Amino acid sequence: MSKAEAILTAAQMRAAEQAVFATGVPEYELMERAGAAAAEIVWRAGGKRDLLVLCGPGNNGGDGFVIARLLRARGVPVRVAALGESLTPSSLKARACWAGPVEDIFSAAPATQIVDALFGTGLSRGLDPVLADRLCALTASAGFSYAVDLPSGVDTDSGALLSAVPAFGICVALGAFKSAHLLQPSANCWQRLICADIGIDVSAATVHRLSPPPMFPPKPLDHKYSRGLVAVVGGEMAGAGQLASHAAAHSGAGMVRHIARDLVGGGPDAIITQKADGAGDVGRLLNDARFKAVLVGPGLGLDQDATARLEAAMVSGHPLVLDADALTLLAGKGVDAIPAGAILTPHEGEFVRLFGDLPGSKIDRALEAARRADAILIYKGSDSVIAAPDGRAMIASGSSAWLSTAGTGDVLAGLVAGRLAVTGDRYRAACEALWLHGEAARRAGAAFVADDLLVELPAAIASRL
Ligand SMILES: NC(=O)C1=CN([C@@H]2O[C@H](COP(=O)(O)OP(=O)(O)OC[C@H]3O[C@@H](n4cnc5c(N)ncnc54)[C@H](O)[C@@H]3O)[C@@H](O)[C@H]2O)[C@@H](O)CC1
Ligand SMILES: Nc1ncnc2c1ncn2[C@@H]1O[C@H](COP(=O)(O)OP(=O)(O)O)[C@@H](O)[C@H]1O
Ligand SMILES: [K+]
Repeated sequence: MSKAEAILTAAQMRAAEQAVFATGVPEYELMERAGAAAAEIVWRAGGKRDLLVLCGPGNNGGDGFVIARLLRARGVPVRVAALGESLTPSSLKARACWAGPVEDIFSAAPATQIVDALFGTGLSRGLDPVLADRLCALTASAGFSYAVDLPSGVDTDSGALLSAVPAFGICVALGAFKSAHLLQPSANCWQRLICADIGIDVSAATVHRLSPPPMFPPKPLDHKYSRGLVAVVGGEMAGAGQLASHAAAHSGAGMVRHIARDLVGGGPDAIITQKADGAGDVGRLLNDARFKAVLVGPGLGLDQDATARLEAAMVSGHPLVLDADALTLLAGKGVDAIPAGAILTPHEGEFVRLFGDLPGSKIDRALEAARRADAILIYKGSDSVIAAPDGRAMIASGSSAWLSTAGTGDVLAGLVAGRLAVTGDRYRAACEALWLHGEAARRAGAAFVADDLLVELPAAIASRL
């Protein structure tokens, strides 16, 4: 990945902060850095508009006092309203450095700008409803609103909203992204997300935000087989297999064979469609050592014939991408039935059918499932998580919600198979395919259908060469 942006849990963030303190940086110095970084963002966005800073009892509140002090020094009319006393050594110090009055949150007048520095990664339960309502009312009446680290009420690790959370203009993630910055529903609580560097070392992180991947053109001596031969095993619903084949064909792979149950026209003639009357034909057509990826699942069906076609793909020995009906068929057989080394692309329903109700955040669930299945997972949704059995994970957040239309999953599955054939690297293929999918959707604009993503793929790939 070109620019890996780390995503930490609350506990990992605390450990990373401790590592900074161990180098001799005092705790209060980190709070000054955090407050200064956030103050700069507020200054650039809101200038000298009047500002109300809401400060909680912990270090998030301490950041708030630093922000208030620094912006006041720049001539911003700043007021501070606190929720009781400050309780941590650093927040006490930050409060002592604030020369102005401290108002009560429930009686403070609204302002044009509001900073929420009530709670951050230390939040352990939802805000009292009266406080949450007050935060929502003050934020809604402000023209400019900023959440320091996280909006108060958001659970850092899961992204759950533990109490009512208002919509913010900007969320300033301090030091590193936390899971809630990328996961739903919390990732929908602001218009802009900015990560402020405060000198935290995140090099050991294993979970990252998906960034635009570097991709490479074919080499001069490449030919269609060296660039990757893909098979898409279709079934009952021919259109799904077609969509997946077309996506694979536009992914950079050298050749795509669509092993279909029924022959239907349409689509690029470059795709070789082969009719397979049953699982025997599928097995025979897959008997070619040059296949670098086999996709099965889109439109496969759930009957005996579908089961047999799936088995033929699974015994072929080729690298597998399993989607849609293939996942549903396997779910009935338990996790042990999932072939090790495959790439699985479940949506929420398929995930639960396969792995049950696993605990933890979507990242935790994806990682546990990848470990149990010994597979790469793309756990889809508006916050798609790629997880590997070795503990690596990647989150794609902010994709176009217009993707919530039939067939876009088939396109993604085809892209995964295509990139797997090109790269031979399952994790990399999953990352490249998911990024291309999101980028194609961005380029397609609004109200597109899955087919419209296909024409955007060449330009999306070209943008990464
Ligand atoms: N550790 C550090 O030195 C740094 C921490 N920073 C800031 O500190 C934050 C974390 O600070 P804290 O660990 O003090 O935690 P918070 O300031 O998020 O919360 C403070 C305390 O509030 C209490 N609490 C939790 N939920 C509550 C609720 N719903 N109602 C009432 N009380 C509740 C808890 O006892 C918690 O410890 C980060 O998000 C970041 O903003 C930054 O200043 C950077 C440096
Ligand atoms: N609200 C949304 N925002 C962003 N992406 C979405 C949203 N809803 C669905 N998607 C994406 O669209 C695709 C839908 O896949 P899937 O549910 O398998 O659909 P289908 O089976 O119809 O192809 C997935 O890649 C998913 O991540
Ligand atoms: K906050």
